[in-house]
Amino acid sequence: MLRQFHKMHGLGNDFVILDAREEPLAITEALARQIADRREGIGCDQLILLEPSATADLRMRIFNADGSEVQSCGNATRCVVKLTGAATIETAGGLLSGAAHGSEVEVTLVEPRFEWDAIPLAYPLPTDPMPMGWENLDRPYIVNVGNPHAVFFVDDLDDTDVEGIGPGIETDPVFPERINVNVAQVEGNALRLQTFERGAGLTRACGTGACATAVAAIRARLVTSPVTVHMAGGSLSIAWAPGEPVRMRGSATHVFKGTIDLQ
Ligand SMILES: N[C@@H](CCC[C@H](N)C(=O)O)C(=O)O
Repeated sequence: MLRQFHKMHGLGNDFVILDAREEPLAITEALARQIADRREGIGCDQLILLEPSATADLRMRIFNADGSEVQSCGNATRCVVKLTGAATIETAGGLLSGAAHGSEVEVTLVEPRFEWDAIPLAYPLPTDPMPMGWENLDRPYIVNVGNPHAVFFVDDLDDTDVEGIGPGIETDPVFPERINVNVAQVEGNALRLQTFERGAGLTRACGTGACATAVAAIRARLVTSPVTVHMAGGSLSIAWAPGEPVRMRGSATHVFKGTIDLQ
């Protein structure tokens, strides 16, 4: 069965986008893994499946490169707004909205959650910060922005082996649904960030990671909103105030479209 796909990226966090709004498509964990494989498939950090929605312009389903289906993806949301013109997007992590502004896209995610059972953690613990550490990373701020994030602030990001330490934190039993691991350095009213993504590893940028990190930094009074978050693939502007959803603005890039044979 031949299906058209789009290859897009948000700051180097790359996606294969399949549109199943008119012709249904079943994605298994194995198929998601195969499409995401950079040698045996098309290659991407996340596979995005678009479906019809009863409550929004479309429904967006997100599969990590390891095949796991997850709740939210900030960079993919900007790409889908740019590709389809959708103003509202239903996800497993909540209802999102977005609009293009010139070459950039602004997206409104959900209101961040901080309660232990909304992250979720395995048992009740403070999340602001969490009284735990892994190697030289200590006391993360835990935030759910549709998907779960741990945010560590360090003095020098270049001194931290995020890729080395990420897997152990991602899969720690205290996080029963695993977690995205963010390590950030405050630079004036901006943040430098590296994210080890749940189910995808180190990516060049993570939209929800930038949102969770900005929210944690604003709550901890390390920065004030809006804040620029610099990542390996580029920068995002994040705005948030307590009691409100978090807003993110940045680029979205179409790379090519093609056809894949899904046996
Ligand atoms: N790259 C994303 C987040 C994708 C999902 C994440 N790995 C998870 O498992 O929650 C983004 O831009 O937000």
